[in-house]
Formats: sequence, C-alpha cells, structure tokens
Amino acid sequence: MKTSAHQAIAFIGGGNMASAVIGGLLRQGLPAAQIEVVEPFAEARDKLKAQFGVAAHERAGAGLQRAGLVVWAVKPQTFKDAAAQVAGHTGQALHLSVAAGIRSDSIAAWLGTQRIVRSMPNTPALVGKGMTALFARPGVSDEDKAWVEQVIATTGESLWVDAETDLDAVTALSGSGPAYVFFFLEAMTQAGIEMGLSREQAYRLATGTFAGASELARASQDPPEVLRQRVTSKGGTTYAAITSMEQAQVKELFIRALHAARERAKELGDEFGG
Ligand SMILES: NC(=O)C1=CN([C@@H]2O[C@H](COP(=O)(O)OP(=O)(O)OC[C@H]3O[C@@H](n4cnc5c(N)ncnc54)[C@H](O)[C@@H]3O)[C@@H](O)[C@H]2O)C=CC1
Ligand SMILES: O=C(O)[C@@H]1CCC=N1
Repeated sequence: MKTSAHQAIAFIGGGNMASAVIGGLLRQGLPAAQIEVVEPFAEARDKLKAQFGVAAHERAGAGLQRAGLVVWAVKPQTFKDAAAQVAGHTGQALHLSVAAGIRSDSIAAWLGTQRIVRSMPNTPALVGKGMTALFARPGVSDEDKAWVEQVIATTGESLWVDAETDLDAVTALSGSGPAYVFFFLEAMTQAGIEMGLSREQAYRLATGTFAGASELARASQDPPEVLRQRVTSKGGTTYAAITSMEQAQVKELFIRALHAARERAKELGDEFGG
C-alpha cells in the first residue's frame, strides 16, 4: 500500500471485522508498527499480537494521537461506551465505522467531528473477497474518500452509496449475506449426506458449486433467471427441485428474511444510537 502522511491506523475493537481489515492491510505491506488496536479482552489482544504482531491495548491512550484513521469495529451495542472512552484520545483523525445500524449523526455527536465514513463490509474480507459499501458524510474530502477506498481495497471490493439509509439495505443483503450462503451450504451438504455422499464429498461439491455459479454470474451478461433456465432442462431434475421450492414459496420467504434484517439494522440505530 502507498505510503501516506497519515498512515497509522487505530482499530477500536479487535474482533472478526477488525481482524479481516488488519489482515488485508498487512498483506498489502502496511508495517505492523503502523497499526494499533484498543481491545478490552485479554484473550482477543493475545490473538491479535500472535496473529498479526500488532500492538493491542486494553484501553485508549496517548498512542492514538498519531492515528490518521480510526476504524470503529465494535458491536453497535458498545459503540457509544467505546466512543466515550476513546473520544478525547484521538487527534484530527478520519473515522471509519463498520458497525451495523449506528448512524453517522450519532457518531458525529459522540466524537465531535464530521470526518466520518460509514461502511458495511462482510466476512469474505478475511480472504480478500469482501464486498463493502461506503457512505461519506458531507464534508469528507475526496482525499479522505480515496484513502478509505485504498484501505478497504485490501479486503476486496467496495462501492459508494449516496444515501446513508441505503446502508441498512446493504447490511441485510451483503453484510449478513454470507450467513445466507452458509445456510444454503448447510442444507445442500445435509441433502447430499442423506442421499449417500460422504460429508466431505457433499461439502466440496456444494462449496465448489457456489463458487462456480457466482463466477459464472459475474462473467455473464445474462441475468440470473436466464442462467437458471439454462440449468433447468424441461422435465428434468432441476425443474423438479425448483418446482418444489416454488411450491414452498422459498423465494418469497427469503425476500421476507432480508426485509427483517433491514428492519433490525434500523432498530439497532434507534436503540443504540441515542
Ligand atoms: N461479523 C460480521 O459479519 C459483520 C460485522 N459488522 C459489524 O462489525 C462490528 C464488529 O463486529 P465483529 O467484529 O463481528 O464483532 P466481534 O465481537 O468479533 O468484535 C468486537 C470487539 O470489540 C471489543 N470491544 C467491546 N467493547 C469495547 C470497547 N469499549 N472498546 C474497544 N473494543 C471493545 C470486543 O471485545 C470484541 O473483540 C459490529 O458493529 C458489526 O455490526 C459488519 C459487517 C459484517
Ligand atoms: O449480524 C449482524 O448484526 C452483523 C451485521 C452484518 C453481519 N453481521
């Protein structure tokens, strides 16, 4: 990654998402000495030190002053408390939140700055295949936006949304999305086992099918329903399976599930953003 005057990066919260971003930054050549983490749990701190060789502190201290970017990777429920502990310790940093639901208005009020980008990543970031949506508060400079893009690029792809409320939809779709894929993987693997395959065989076939179908969809100009039709021979096996799913209204239920996730994202903002 390119050198930059404000390259030191601090993470508030050192769990799953922080680890995904830290891993990406180190893979791209950011020195571990340029990263520090505030993480209250000793076990999590030990893991960060062992896995990444980064400094991890129990609480915010003077070291945070040198961070040009502060990444907020705490749970929505703990953001406000964490902000109260950290606010006085950061300098004129740019702030990047990955928390679901918590609105930038709340973050701005807690931190006393407008220099905030909100994001919604997902866990494939751990293997450099993340999808992240970004929203910048008015007043965030193009330079800051470019810096955030550069940081997030170490974990996969990103796109900007213009309306902050769209982040709730993004959370429901791609933030939570890997869990839906894993849910289908569980079901396909179980079905394979029930039909006589070994767990290993079934899981390998299921994961390879997801990866291959996703690649095909991305490479193709055709919409997914056309790709699906190409698999569905008349009177064949796919037809039997899709008919069974249509009768059970699987698609409608699935869409409803995403609406529930979006509602929950809104609620998180209301409950924990005050
Ligand atoms: N896990 C996922 O798939 C995704 C999570 N997110 C968001 O990322 C955020 C973090 O989620 P995860 O990394 O999964 O959670 P996590 O539980 O793995 O990590 C959160 C960390 O924050 C630490 N923490 C608690 N209080 C703190 C404080 N006062 N100061 C500093 N650190 C504190 C916890 O000890 C924990 O290690 C959440 O807001 C979530 O909405 C966003 C996209 C995807
Ligand atoms: O379930 C959650 O609330 C977080 C946000 C997106 C994925 N995990």
